[in-house]
Amino acid sequence: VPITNIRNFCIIAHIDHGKSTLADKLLEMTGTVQKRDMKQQFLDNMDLERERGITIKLQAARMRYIMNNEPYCLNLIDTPGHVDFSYEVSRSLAACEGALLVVDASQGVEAQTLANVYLALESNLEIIPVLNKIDLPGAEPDRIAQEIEEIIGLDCSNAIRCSAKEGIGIIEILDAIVTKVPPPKDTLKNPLRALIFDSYYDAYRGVIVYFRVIDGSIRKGDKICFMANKKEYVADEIGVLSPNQMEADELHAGEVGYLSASIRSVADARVGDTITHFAKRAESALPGYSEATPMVFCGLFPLEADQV
Ligand SMILES: Nc1nc2c(ncn2[C@@H]2O[C@H](COP(=O)(O)OP(=O)(O)OP(=O)(O)O)[C@@H](O)[C@H]2O)c(=O)[nH]1
Repeated sequence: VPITNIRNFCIIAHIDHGKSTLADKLLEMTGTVQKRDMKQQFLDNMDLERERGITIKLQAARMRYIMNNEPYCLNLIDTPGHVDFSYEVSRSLAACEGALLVVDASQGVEAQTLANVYLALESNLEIIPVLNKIDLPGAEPDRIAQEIEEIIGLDCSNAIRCSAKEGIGIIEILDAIVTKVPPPKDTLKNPLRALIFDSYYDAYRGVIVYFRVIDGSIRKGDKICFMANKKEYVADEIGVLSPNQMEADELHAGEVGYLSASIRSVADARVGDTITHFAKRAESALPGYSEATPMVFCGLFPLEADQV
């Protein structure tokens, strides 16, 4: 699809307000993932996340959506919901032009939601308010809409009322993404700048980097360099996330994808770093990069249920 039909967005929500359930419904309604293949919570598929009940890993999914006979490509970029990840959240927001602000219509706005909304506003994202769980008897969408207006100052007169669980309001959300979120800027002719918003280690292929092409384009086989860590690689494989990895030859400005380049350590593919071409470097890196702060996560799992 042309760049004018691409929409990159993320979902901002407090834990348990329904982000994963909504993401699953968007994937299902757009036919990205067939219902029979739908694992519980596709975007939330790490065991560790299940154990802790929080979203840690950022991931992304490309959806096809047709509105008024026009095909659109909607890229959902997942954001971690936990307070410890505000830098990672800010980088995934920087990869988007819009955000769904999902608020539980029976609970209202929570502090962490606010922090992430302010990050989104700083990144100049178009924010679409969504009131979820309207199926619950205790839901008060009108009161919560007013609360959002008062606390955040966001116009909620057209806030979408939905139930991610029951599948109510999902088409309205998809339509709002198309009509309200601006398309990416057409900077295809500029030197390559791609923003790394996630990476993970794959035992067979080395580090897999998730990125958004901000300027220019990247082709399979290109010699690339990471501007902050100054290392050079060959992009052996690039592709899109639909939501499983699907190889492609080239990704253009505005698109979201992954690459593998025999990178040995995730520390070499830091979130927020800028990918550019070795031979035709961008003059400056994308703003907002920050060095890693040491952080350790530890998961303990019993081998048998009776050991808990
Ligand atoms: N009644 C009702 N329950 C919902 C709805 N959407 C989500 N839930 C439930 O709310 C709980 C939390 O939903 P999740 O989608 O896991 O929330 P989340 O924000 O992704 O939570 P984390 O992954 O922990 O960040 C689950 O038990 C869902 O089944 C809804 O529209 N109506």
